[in-house]
Amino acid sequence: MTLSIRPELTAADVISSLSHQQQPTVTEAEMMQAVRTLLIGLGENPDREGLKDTPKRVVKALKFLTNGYDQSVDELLNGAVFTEDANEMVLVRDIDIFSSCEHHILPIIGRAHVAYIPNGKVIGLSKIARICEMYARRLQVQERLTLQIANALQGLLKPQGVAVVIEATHMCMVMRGVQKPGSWTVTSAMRGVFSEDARTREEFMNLIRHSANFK
Ligand SMILES: Nc1nc2c(ncn2[C@@H]2O[C@H](COP(=O)(O)OP(=O)(O)OP(=O)(O)O)[C@@H](O)[C@H]2O)c(=O)[nH]1
Ligand SMILES: [Zn+2]
Repeated sequence: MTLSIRPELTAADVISSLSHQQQPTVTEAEMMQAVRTLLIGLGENPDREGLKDTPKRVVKALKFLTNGYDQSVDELLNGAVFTEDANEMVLVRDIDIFSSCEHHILPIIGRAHVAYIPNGKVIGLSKIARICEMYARRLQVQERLTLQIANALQGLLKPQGVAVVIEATHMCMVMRGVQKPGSWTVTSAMRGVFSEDARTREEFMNLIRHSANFK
C-alpha cells in the first residue's frame, strides 16, 4: 500500500489513520525506555532493585494483554465450522472477559454471553470463546468489543441470528476517576431474529439469567 503523507497532517494524524498492522514499528527497547520514563515521571527510581526489570515486565504484560491484534478469526477458527441441520439456539454463557480500556489502558473485567441460531452451519463451541478472547485482547471500548464478536459470528455462519451480551466492570471507573466500585456496564448486540423477534430475544435474556442446574 502506498501512503501519501500530506504536509498539513501531523504525525499523530498519520498514525491514527493507519490500522494496527500498518503502524510504524517500535522496538522493544524503545517501549522499555518509555516505561522507564513513566517511572521517573512518577517520582520513582527505575534503577532500584524492585523496579530494574519492571520496564521489561510491563512491556511483556502489555503485549500479552493486547495479543489479539496478532490473531485473525480465520486462524483461530482452524476450520471448525461444520454443516449441521440444527436450528435451535446455541448459547455459550459466562465467558470470562479480560480486556483493557483504550482510554486509560486499565482492565475491563467481565463476562460475555454469546448465542446464535444456526442456519445450516455450526461453529466449534470453544471457538466462540476464542473469538471473544481475540477481540478482548486489544485496546477496547465495551461497545465495540460486543459488536465485533457479533459481527464475526454473523459473517462466519450467516446464522438466523446472533446475540451478544457483555457485563463488565471498568477499573478506570472503579480505582480512579469517578470511583464507583459497584458499577458495571451491560452492552448488547442483537442480529437477525434476536433483533426482529421479541420472544427470541426474551428467551435469550431468560437463559442468561437462570443458574445452571449442575453447579
Ligand atoms: N463508552 C465507553 N466509555 C468507556 C469505556 N471504558 C472507559 N470509558 C469512559 O471513557 C471516558 C473517558 O472520559 P474523559 O473525560 O476523556 O477521561 P477522564 O478525564 O479520565 O474521565 P473520568 O473517568 O470521568 O475521570 C470515561 O467516561 C470512561 O468511563 C468503554 O468501554 N465504553
Ligand atoms: Zn478507561
